[in-house]
Amino acid sequence: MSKEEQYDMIVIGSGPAGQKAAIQAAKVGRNVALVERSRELGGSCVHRGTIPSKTLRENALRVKAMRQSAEIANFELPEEIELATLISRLGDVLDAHDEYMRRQVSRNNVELIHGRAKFVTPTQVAITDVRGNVSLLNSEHIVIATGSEPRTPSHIAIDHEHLFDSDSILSMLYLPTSLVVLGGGVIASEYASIFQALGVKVTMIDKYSRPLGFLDDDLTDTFIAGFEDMGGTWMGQSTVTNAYWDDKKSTVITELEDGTQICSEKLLCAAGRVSNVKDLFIENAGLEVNDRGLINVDANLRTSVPSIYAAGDIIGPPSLASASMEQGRRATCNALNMPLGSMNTMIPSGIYSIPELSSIGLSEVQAREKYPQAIVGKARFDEIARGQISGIQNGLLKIVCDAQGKKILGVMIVGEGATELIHIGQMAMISDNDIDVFVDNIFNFPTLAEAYRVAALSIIGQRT
Ligand SMILES: Cc1cc2nc3c(=O)[nH]c(=O)nc-3n(C[C@H](O)[C@H](O)[C@H](O)COP(=O)(O)OP(=O)(O)OC[C@H]3O[C@@H](n4cnc5c(N)ncnc54)[C@H](O)[C@@H]3O)c2cc1C
Ligand SMILES: NC(=O)c1ccc[n+]([C@@H]2O[C@H](COP(=O)([O-])OP(=O)(O)OC[C@H]3O[C@@H](n4cnc5c(N)ncnc54)[C@H](O)[C@@H]3O)[C@@H](O)[C@H]2O)c1
Repeated sequence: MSKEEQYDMIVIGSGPAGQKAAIQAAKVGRNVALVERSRELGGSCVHRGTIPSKTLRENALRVKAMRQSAEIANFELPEEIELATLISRLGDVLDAHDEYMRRQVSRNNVELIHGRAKFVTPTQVAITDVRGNVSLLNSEHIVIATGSEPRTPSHIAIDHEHLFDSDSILSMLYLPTSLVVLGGGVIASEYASIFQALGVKVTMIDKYSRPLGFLDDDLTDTFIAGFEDMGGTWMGQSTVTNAYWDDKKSTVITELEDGTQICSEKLLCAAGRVSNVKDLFIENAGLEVNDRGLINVDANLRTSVPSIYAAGDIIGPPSLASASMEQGRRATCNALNMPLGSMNTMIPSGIYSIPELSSIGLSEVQAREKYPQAIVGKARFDEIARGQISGIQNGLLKIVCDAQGKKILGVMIVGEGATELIHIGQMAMISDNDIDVFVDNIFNFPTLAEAYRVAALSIIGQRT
């Protein structure tokens, strides 16, 4: 017979969205169940996404820095280096994060339930644990935070041994000599440039003419130049028709529409992500997915069923850990009638490629659609004292303003430090400061933040 329990709130999924949803409910004294199908807490952010990729990147940056002084050190990584060596700190980072999360969950009296959740009714969820035992949880408030998984195009024969997706790529035993990366999105750009910096011969292939199409061309040009300077190959406007492991030739073959064949030791497919909805039987709750496979929510993160809220990747863009955490917290507050008002839609994007990229607000292209006379100011890092001191090449900060050269519409940055620097622009925009704020106030010197001042002065100089 199934065990049956009653909770004030049930949260499904322990990624950034679910974790913050559950903790928020517990903080206001509610009896919460946090359901997670995996043994580990933290979702793809902790175990397969954000944290592992950024940990590998730290080592790639170190290797790149040593290569840059190769005239002195003649630095090369040993052949057949185990990938585990390059993410050696990852185990420590993950253990620390897991323990922090477990302690937080337990000291807040959140009940952690390991098992796969599926809806029985809008207010009842059945949990099947690894032994096949089923328990029934009931609540008037349910938050769905089951995240996403890699999308696998049918013509790419992912085997997790030679052809990988972004969930399995870090399970490679050795650093390969060559890697084809399919896609020109965020995951593709991050991993392509990280592996190239580690000395892998990377070929990045996408059907579009440039990667990261939501950024302005001058930023993506800088990214491509940096990637190609390290020895990578960017192949835009190329459609992949087939990719598979050829056992006889012991190589991965990637076939393009124009007949080209590319051989590589390994392949990473980064063709977007799909929401984790199929095991949930949401139809039993009276819910359905939209034409993109996502769960629709209103501005308060409420689904079409009033007692059910959803947060994180399951509701679609921006599909970021940063946004998911706040969505999770807000979903709980709204469900428990603690309204917070709507979330600021101005969310920065940070791309941890090499070089790094970050943006907030409108791009120049988007701004010109609305304001054809928009004014743009730029500052190159190699013209900023801190950039020269630190030997930072390939850096650019760009501010887009209205036609009067006053209101800041957007900021885009490429170059080391971009993901931190962007918050200066973000705070100026949120506070509705004019561009003059960067000139009327003194920043530390020498810092890369000086780029804001240089770009702002350029805009002020263009005012009519
Ligand atoms: C390679 C990579 C790099 C990334 N880098 C960044 C970055 O630098 N910055 C950033 O902000 N974002 C980054 N992201 C995005 C970020 O990881 C996601 O936006 C974030 O993890 C989404 O959080 P979530 O809580 O919605 O879902 P997830 O983190 O996917 O967690 C969902 C959880 O739900 C569980 N679950 C699913 N179905 C069930 C079920 N039926 N029953 C019980 N449990 C279930 C899963 O096991 C999982 O633990 C990256 C993603 C990837 C793949
Ligand atoms: N630093 C960060 O914040 C960060 C890092 C990694 C991932 N993420 C999140 O993870 C999400 C997923 O990343 P992603 O790079 O996989 O997705 P994406 O949407 O950025 O890129 C998908 C890529 O797949 C290609 N593609 C789409 N449909 C295809 C098809 N039918 N066949 C072949 N190729 C196809 C596209 O051309 C594109 O290049 C992102 O939306 C992002 O929000 C964030």
